[in-house]
Amino acid sequence: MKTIEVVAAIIHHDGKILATQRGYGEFKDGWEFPGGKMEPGETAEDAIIREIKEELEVEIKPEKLLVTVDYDYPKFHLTMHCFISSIVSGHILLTEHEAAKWLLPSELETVDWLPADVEVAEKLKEYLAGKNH
Ligand SMILES: Nc1nc2c([nH]c(=O)n2[C@@H]2O[C@H](COP(=O)(O)OP(=O)(O)OP(=O)(O)O)[C@@H](O)[C@H]2O)c(=O)[nH]1
Repeated sequence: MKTIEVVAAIIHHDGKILATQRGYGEFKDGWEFPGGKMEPGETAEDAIIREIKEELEVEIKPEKLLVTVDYDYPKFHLTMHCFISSIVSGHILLTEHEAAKWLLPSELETVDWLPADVEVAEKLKEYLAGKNH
């Protein structure tokens, strides 16, 4: 099975986390962390900065790799590097997604995540809970 390597940004602002809804393709309407496929020769950090500029028109700073998830979809294997990130400049404009929501940590389970993201949302919740202690 082919593997695709993806980067995703867990963007935080004012204690909330950005979730975006896919506007096209096989997983249309599913919720995800914005991002996309790495390109040859790119580091994961370069890739996530590039993807977020393309999709949301903001500049981000990847601060911490929260988790790399591996997930078997029926047609491909996904390896996805998820970076906790902050916004450095710009205002969010959705160029590809159909919707976005800022979620409190307690609201992370309220959206219908893509299958691979369920584990990411759980890890994120644990991480954010730990930071409050
Ligand atoms: N961006 C993103 N992709 C995810 C997440 N979870 C998940 O399973 N995926 C899957 O990872 C793949 C990422 O592809 P993409 O379509 O976002 O990437 P891209 O913008 O580079 O691709 P494209 O230009 O070919 O459409 C898709 O199959 C998508 O369903 C997630 O949280 N964020």
